Amino acid sequence: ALTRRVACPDGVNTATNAACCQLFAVRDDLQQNLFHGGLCTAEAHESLRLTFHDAIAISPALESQGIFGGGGADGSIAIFSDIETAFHPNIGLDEIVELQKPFIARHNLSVADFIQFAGAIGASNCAGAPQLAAFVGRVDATQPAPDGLVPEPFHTPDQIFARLADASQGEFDEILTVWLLVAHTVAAANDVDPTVPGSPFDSTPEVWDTQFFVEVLLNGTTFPGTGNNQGEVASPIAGELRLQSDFAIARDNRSACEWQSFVDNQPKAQAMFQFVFHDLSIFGQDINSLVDCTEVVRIPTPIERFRHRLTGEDRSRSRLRSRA
Ligand code: HEM
Ligand SMILES: [Ca+2]
Repeated sequence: ALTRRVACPDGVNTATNAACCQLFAVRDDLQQNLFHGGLCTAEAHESLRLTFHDAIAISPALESQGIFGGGGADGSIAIFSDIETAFHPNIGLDEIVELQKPFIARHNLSVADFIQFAGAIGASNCAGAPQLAAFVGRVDATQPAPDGLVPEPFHTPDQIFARLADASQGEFDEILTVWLLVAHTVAAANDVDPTVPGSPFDSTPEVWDTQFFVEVLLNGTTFPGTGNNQGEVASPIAGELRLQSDFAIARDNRSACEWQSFVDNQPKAQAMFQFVFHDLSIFGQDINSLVDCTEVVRIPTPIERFRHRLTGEDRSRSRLRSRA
């Protein structure tokens, strides 16, 4: 069936919904002026990390005790940046928040929409990435999230699984937690060991591939810098930094098989993260009042073809759990 498209006021683009028209200019501004013309470098990585740290700060468990539990993907991390970027797990995010603020000021999106959109555009610059969901219509925060809701690399799998289950009202179990960690294929740490900022989590931090899953399974022998930092364990490759949490989740008996299933499985590294990002990016928001503008996100350059395909189990899990 043909979908009727609307002509956008910019005279250039068309969209399936007029509400998406404004995103073309935001995308192009981000690409030119934040992402160096469309690269998968630190600003792209940090914009993707920021989506998680905004969205995960929501806790039905706190709400059930009568305590405000945060609003999820509500922009609070930027709106109340003085408060939230001072929380320990948000260390370093003050920089990307400050870099994004002028873009937020010159466009007309909610802060909540902007943060998730910038992460989706940043990821789209990484070869091999999935096309991530872009929605508009989120409602902005009126108060900061409380501290203590963002996972730390020194947390145990029990703590991380419990936190993600709480934030997602049971959707993100230990299997989907592994799916979320695909993001660490395009990642580096600046503050875990501040003596070696920019230490990547795999050997290909500018490519959305499955090397992260392989390399976290290898025997750890070395540290990129000083070692004995909180949340860091030995890595297998010179210059690479391994988080204790990634190490532990890769080996926990509840998640180890799922972790190994990503090795050399590029279709899975794309599809499963695409699925969990869609849901994470709207935590705390009502999907029925959002407009899906994913078409504005360019389809990332593919890497090579791979042997593996999704299993029936992968497909049914992501279908059954889909909220949309
Ligand atoms: C669930 C447990 C998680 C823990 C404990 C964790 C922890 C960390 C830590 C400690 C860093 C390094 C920060 C620094 O020192 O600069 C990092 C980086 C990053 N994380 Fe996670 N993370 C988790 C999940 C996620 C998820 C779900 C995403 C998805 C969006 C994500 C995306 C990233 C990205 C893209 C970076 C790289 C940032 C950069 O290169 O500057 N992480 N994470
Ligand atoms: Ca990689």
